[in-house]
Amino acid sequence: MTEIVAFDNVVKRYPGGKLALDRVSLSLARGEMAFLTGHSGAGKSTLMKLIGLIERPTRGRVVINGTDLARVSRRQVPRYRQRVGLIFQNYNLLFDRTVFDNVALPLVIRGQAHRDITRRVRAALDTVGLLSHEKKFPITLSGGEQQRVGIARAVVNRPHLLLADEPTGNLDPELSADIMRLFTRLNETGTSIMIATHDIDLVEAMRYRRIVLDHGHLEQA
Ligand SMILES: Nc1ncnc2c1ncn2[C@@H]1O[C@H](COP(=O)(O)OP(=O)(O)OP(=O)(O)O)[C@@H](O)[C@H]1O
Repeated sequence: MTEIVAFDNVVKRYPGGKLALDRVSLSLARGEMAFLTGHSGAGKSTLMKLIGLIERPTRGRVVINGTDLARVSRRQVPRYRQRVGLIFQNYNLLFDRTVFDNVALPLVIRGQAHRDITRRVRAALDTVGLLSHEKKFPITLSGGEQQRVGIARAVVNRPHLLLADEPTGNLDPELSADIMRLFTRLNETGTSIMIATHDIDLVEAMRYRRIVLDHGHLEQA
């Protein structure tokens, strides 16, 4: 199996009738990195939420790493999410915990041994260049650093798929380029990555595949 993401004729209609995705079929190869673009409201976040099992499709099939998500029960969702790293624009950090504790959270939830947690959190912080900040609180960090804490937390479980929804939305061009370089490095070590973004300059500066949505339709894949 070479695909990490496969959508087959996926329709998502929200309660209230809004059609967010209309018969979308696409795939992401194992180890591939791609951008997901399109106007505001085109359906980018919805597509990501279906992969993260935050939403379920109205029709069609979503298969992630060989697992048909229709077969993942609500009880099994937390376990499924351990292998999918989710990164959001607003970072979702806990501000009353240190950087270390924020990154450790997925491992603590999983019941990992203390020694493993320390080793893996430090490795993740090293990857994003924040090892020296482990004892700090997120509030004392810049926006770019906070975003990197979010990325460290998303990769600490060594997910095979990383989803980033507008990861550079709040950052200036230089910090955005830093974050993109970080994704490139993670991709080079084998992680498959999908990045939803409005930042066309950034997309054009990098030679990755571009998946384009337009009013819920796949315009380019
Ligand atoms: N929970 C919801 N309930 C009803 N409609 C929704 C919901 N979430 C999204 N929508 C609608 O579905 C459509 C697609 O939204 P989505 O958030 O996926 O777009 P997007 O491309 O990510 O937009 P943006 O770039 O602004 O984040 C929009 O018209 C939106 O208003």
